[in-house]
Amino acid sequence: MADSIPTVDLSPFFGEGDEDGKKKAKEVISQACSQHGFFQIQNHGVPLELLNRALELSKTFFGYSDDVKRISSHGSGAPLPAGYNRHPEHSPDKNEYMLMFPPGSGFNVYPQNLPEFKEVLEDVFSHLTKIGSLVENIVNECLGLPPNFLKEYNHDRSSDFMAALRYFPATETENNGITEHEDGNCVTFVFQDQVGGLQVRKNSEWIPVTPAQDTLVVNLGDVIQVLSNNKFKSATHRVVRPEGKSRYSYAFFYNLQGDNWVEPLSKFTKEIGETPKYRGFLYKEYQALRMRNKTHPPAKSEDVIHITHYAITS
Ligand SMILES: O=C(O)CCC(=O)C(=O)O
Ligand SMILES: [Fe+2]
Repeated sequence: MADSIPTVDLSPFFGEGDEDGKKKAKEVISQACSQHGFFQIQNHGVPLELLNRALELSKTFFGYSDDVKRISSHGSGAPLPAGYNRHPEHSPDKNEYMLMFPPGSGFNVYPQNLPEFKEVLEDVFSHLTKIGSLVENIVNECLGLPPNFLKEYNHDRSSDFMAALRYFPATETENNGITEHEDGNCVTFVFQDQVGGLQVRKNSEWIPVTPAQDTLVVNLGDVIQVLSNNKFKSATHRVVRPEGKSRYSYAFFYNLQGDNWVEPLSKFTKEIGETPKYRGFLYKEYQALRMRNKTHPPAKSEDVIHITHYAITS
């Protein structure tokens, strides 16, 4: 099927040898990244029981009353408010979520009455951080960058974050869960329950990312698109809410520390005689602009800041 999201077996990357398996996996990943920036991974090393337990626990947590759920750490200095959050009533994004930063970062808040949630979230976070590093390394190779280039460029893990999400059932009149967008970071990992609703855009078509128990969804973010001067795409995606039931998912953002400078690398510009498609920027400035989109949504949708804000149009 031409229009489905490829699933890649990562097992060759967990052992020595199997160069052929690695090569094939990288070919599929390179193609997916240059077309739309989305693929799925299998045999990624995160135990299935852990992922399922995380989904069960978030379901339990979101089922609590608002009084119990409303734990958050506004004003603690975290880049985003950790803990429980819900979009304001007028927002088109109809979901609630629980946000966390790296275990031990000091920003995190957890429900007192569900101690296992903290344990499981921290365990999932650590696993996904490892997968983040592995996939970043594979992307590094797919882009033909010097060994460990991205690892060294993006060595600070303090800005990674994860959200447990619950999307409310669609109503008769609307079903938007998350409006179409690209992620700003490097690489995002999603695991979802069996309900479905995540979609990725390829050209003008929306392709459903069909849930599969043992897979993680991977999508590239704006940082990789800019560094590669559009060779690899930041995936445009959205969530459509199902009717009659809630959808639960987790999104893990393998991020970039805010003081990093982001600009097209010379490998994709000077060295091949291409002009840069973006001007350089400090990552935290872009993050602040994206944050403003959320806290002070512009009246016109064309005024929402995307990575095109830094695009050089000749
Ligand atoms: O819940 C999902 O499947 C995707 C979430 C997402 O796209 C995001 O949080 O940026
Ligand atoms: Fe996203």
